[in-house]
Amino acid sequence: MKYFSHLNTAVQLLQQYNGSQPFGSFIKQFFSQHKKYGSKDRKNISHLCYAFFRLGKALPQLPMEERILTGLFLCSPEPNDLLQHLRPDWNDKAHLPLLEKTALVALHLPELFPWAAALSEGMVYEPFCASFLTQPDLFLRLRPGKEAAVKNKLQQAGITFRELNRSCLALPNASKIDTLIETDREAVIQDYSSQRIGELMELIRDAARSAAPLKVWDACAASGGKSILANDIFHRIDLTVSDVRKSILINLEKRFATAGIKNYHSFIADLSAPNLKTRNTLYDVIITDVPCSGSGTWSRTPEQLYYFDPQQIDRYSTLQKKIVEQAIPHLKPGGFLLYCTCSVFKKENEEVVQYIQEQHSLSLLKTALFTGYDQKADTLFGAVFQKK
Ligand SMILES: C[S@@+](CC[C@H](N)C(=O)[O-])C[C@H]1O[C@@H](n2cnc3c(N)ncnc32)[C@H](O)[C@@H]1O
Repeated sequence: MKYFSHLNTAVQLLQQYNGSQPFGSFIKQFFSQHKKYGSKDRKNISHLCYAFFRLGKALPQLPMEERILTGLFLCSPEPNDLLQHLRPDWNDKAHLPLLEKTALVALHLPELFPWAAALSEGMVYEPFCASFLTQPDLFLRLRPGKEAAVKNKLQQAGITFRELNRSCLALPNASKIDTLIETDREAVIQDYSSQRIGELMELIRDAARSAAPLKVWDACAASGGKSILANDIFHRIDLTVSDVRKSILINLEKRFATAGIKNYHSFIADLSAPNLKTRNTLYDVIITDVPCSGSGTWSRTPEQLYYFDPQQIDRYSTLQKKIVEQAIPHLKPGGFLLYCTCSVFKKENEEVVQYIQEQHSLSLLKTALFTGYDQKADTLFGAVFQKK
């Protein structure tokens, strides 16, 4: 009985939600106003809502309840209680290969994400579409010198993990680590592909071969994920951070304090506006981790896939070009630009790279697409340029 009431609540929530805020915040607010739901109820209701979003643009004609159950079936790699009670006939088939399951519900996988032609070079379409049906893992980046201590703590607490490399661990998404590990001091919660942007930073560090601290400007710093990575990779760094949002720089300040980053400059700046007022200085390295569609991270936030309007791709591409346009004059001759996005669209990736090459005297040293759909991770794109 309670399973059907979970389904009804999920329908009500989906009817009220309009995509204007992250669904995670929306449902959290709902549960804080409706205390009657216990943790198991919250988990089931939330799972049903996310199953609905995970179908992306597919099966729009289905009634909401039917679409939730179809999503639940496709997102269930094995039989489970929820499916057993809500669609027992499908529960027996939960373990079937995905393509058999999609055939059973008359879904053609590409309908989930119907923009194959817009994808960056190197994206493999079918596995990418299939990845929306699985919640990605939780990834930790172990800070230098803290690797053994963090692994020990996890092992002692009985938390299982996959080790992707010396400093990257993948944990089941629901792992409770907040009271176990000192986040940002010992380990940063950072997606695997986002961590791999560090490979491009290593390339810059090795090419720069500087004995003096590198002057680095993280121009779209948000709460500092790439800055903390840069701090750990460049060793000797004279760091400047900026963002258009003051509130996010307050978060960065707190994270930096925990991460032990003390000497840095910080300012608020809109890099899309002409006549940018900034520090009167030139940088060895500028990081532009630009605002983007976020399409490489939609397995974590499938509501964004569900509500996505493809016209936004052009809007982002224009904004990205404006931002790099404002940043590049602040590079020293011989300095490096690291451009990155968490987008899978070529207009935000290759097209901006081409624009930078056409408009500026920068040499392209490397581009990389870090695909995460085969690792339960996000997809990120990065490019490194050097100013002549
Ligand atoms: C992808 S996020 C950066 C993530 C961050 N580098 C990290 O690793 O955690 C992009 C950031 O760009 C900022 N942004 C958006 N428009 C901007 C603009 N016009 N000028 C400067 N920053 C902007 C956003 O506020 C957001 O924090």
